[in-house]
Amino acid sequence: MGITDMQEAFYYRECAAAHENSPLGLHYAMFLPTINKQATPEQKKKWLPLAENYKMIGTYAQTELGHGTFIRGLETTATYDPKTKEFILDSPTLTSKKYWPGCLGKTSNHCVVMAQLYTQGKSHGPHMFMVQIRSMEDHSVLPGIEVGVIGNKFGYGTNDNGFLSFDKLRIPRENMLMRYSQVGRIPRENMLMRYSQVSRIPRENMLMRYSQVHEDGTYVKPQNAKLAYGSMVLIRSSIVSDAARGLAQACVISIRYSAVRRQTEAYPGGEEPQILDYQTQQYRLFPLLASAYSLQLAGKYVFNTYLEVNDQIEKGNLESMPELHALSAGLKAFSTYEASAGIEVCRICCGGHGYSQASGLPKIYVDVVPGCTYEGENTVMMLQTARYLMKCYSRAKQGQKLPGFVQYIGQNLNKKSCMSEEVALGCLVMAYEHRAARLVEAAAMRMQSLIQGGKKQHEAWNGSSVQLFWAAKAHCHLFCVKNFVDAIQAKSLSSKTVTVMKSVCQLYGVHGILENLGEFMQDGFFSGEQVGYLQRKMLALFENIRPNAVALVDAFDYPDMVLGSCLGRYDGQVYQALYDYAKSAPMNQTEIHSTYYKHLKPLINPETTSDAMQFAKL
Ligand SMILES: CCCCCCCCCCCCCCCCCCCC(=O)SCCNC(=O)CCNC(=O)[C@H](O)C(C)(C)COP(=O)(O)OP(=O)(O)OC[C@H]1O[C@@H](n2cnc3c(N)ncnc32)[C@H](O)[C@@H]1OP(=O)(O)O
Ligand SMILES: Cc1cc2nc3c(=O)[nH]c(=O)nc-3n(C[C@H](O)[C@H](O)[C@H](O)COP(=O)(O)OP(=O)(O)OC[C@H]3O[C@@H](n4cnc5c(N)ncnc54)[C@H](O)[C@@H]3O)c2cc1C
Repeated sequence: MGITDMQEAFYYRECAAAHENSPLGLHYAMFLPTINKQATPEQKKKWLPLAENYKMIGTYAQTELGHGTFIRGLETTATYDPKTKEFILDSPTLTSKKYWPGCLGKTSNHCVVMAQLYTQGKSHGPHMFMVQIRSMEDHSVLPGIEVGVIGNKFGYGTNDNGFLSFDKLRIPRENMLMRYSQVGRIPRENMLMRYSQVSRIPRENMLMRYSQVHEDGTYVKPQNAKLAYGSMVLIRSSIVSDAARGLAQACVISIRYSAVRRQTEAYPGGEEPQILDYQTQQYRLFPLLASAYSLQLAGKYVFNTYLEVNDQIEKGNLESMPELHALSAGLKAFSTYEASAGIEVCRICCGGHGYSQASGLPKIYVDVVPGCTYEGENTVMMLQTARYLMKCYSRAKQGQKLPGFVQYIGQNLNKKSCMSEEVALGCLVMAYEHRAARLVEAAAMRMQSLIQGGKKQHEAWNGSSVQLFWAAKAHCHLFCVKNFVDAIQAKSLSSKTVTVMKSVCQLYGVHGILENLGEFMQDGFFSGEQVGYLQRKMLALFENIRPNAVALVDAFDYPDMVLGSCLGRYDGQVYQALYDYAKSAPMNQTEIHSTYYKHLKPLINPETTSDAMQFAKL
């Protein structure tokens, strides 16, 4: 392809084969970035040219049969042998077998493996190792390795997710990805090269980060053990845009189809209206359209934040790691929850044709919904964000200034909404800030009361985790609303575009409140009258958005070949496309299907069935 930017390359492949989930998907999305971010300059010099030219095709093998979420619980071991300067990789138990990694079963010949590092009899936690699993000559599986596919899944049919286990496989010491932590002496040239690469960090950082070791396998600790989790943070930061893309495409299909489909006479003898004119169809689809715009903006923000923070990390400044982790984990969960649920609503809004593969919607759904699980199961990710919010809350209570986006935490909650008939964007943001601040405080109070009642920290955590989840979800929702409002207010859009986009932004905020009303009204922040303002505003916004609904989905500019949908075609020729799709079905290539003779004919015309068939009946 010759495209150097990996996100652009990803979107090019998505155009070339939309939602096909390439068998090289993990090679691009995780294997290459892991070498880029976790390998030393020496290792990058050796592996990157090979991997970039497909002389190494790899995946990211971390999850095991028994563990996916709890990385520190992974059982695969990598034990350093100082005599031979090798690591011995082993899968000591059934549950330690790697299980799920994409492109592992039949495609990859290498993988980066997350294993518990042991050296000098001590465990140092999960680290990454480069492992060749198949011959570069004939793709045969190498000795000491068992690998295969895990079988049919809910979707992802074109991805050979696999299993992998090791039987005391020896790999060279140089195969541990040692950018952030090492075992065995660091060659002098690496130090210099790394120094030149991070020439501006103070000397003490170099010592702290790259302190010398002996060749007896003494372990060098990284500046932060979570640096090894960097590839996951990268993908989480990318998944938000991916979820937004899936929801946007589903909106294009369902809203275009709703503008073509006519059903049920509006009044006796009247013509059948476009189903997009039904208020209930607007109630289901227009907030999803607004959500698609909101998540696209959020995806841009979080990926740009990832790039900025990663730059800092590579210069040795890890200060923003916690905030990036909290933002990427929470938004990954929030966006995939919202997009998965939304795509399913889009499918249902298309009636029977929505259930056909011809609609393109089932394929989008099974491509987006695993995002609720992979790269960090969503509930666990939300709780990681909640963990960060609890820390922010206690800092706020100590009078400390909070960074950027969490400044709302610890605010005075003794106030009422400013909401009026106009439903100003500022009042919407204030409502979401109040809700999130209140839920963060409620979760913190819950934990505090459990601890004061004698519970241990981990018991209080578990006993508060539903409220912690609510707080994290409200935090992410606030982020998306505020980010959308900031984009509208900052953008120098033409007056017409601003008017239309302001309505879309307003709908996103209003609908979110009405769908979570309990959380906004529990402390009397909103009066009943103000809720009435919001309900009337939502219905008015449907009317306001309706004339521009098709233009708003056309603006996503997805070509028909990417949508892969008879319902969402730009030319609106839905019925001809559906009929052509049906005619092209493989089963229609013969008038009578071969199974007639074996299964139906003996039932329908037993007397004329051939002797062989009679015999078959015996
Ligand atoms: C630039 C080029 C871009 C190219 C991209 C191309 C586009 C791609 C588009 C995307 C499309 C989709 C592609 C899909 C392909 C992916 C397929 C799926 C792959 C996988 O699923 S890989 C396996 C994923 N597995 C996971 O995510 C496991 C989840 N579990 C964890 O992350 C950890 O176990 C967990 C839950 C964080 C707990 O870790 P633990 O070590 O137990 O830590 P604690 O909870 O005890 O917390 C301690 C402390 O650490 C902080 N912490 C935790 N994680 C991080 C982190 N990642 N970064 C920073 N800090 C972290 C935590 O906050 C705690 O801090 P405290 O201060 O509170 O103590
Ligand atoms: C399509 C697909 C592709 C994948 N590709 C890869 C890949 O390329 N490489 C790879 O290494 N892995 C891959 N995975 C595996 C994926 O990363 C894991 O499935 C994911 O991390 C979840 O872990 P788990 O399956 O162990 O779920 P579990 O953690 O067992 O989750 C099960 C339930 O337990 C709950 N739970 C778990 N821990 C906690 C907790 N601390 N607090 C509260 N609730 C909790 C969860 O919320 C969830 O409801 C893939 C998975 C899928 C579906």
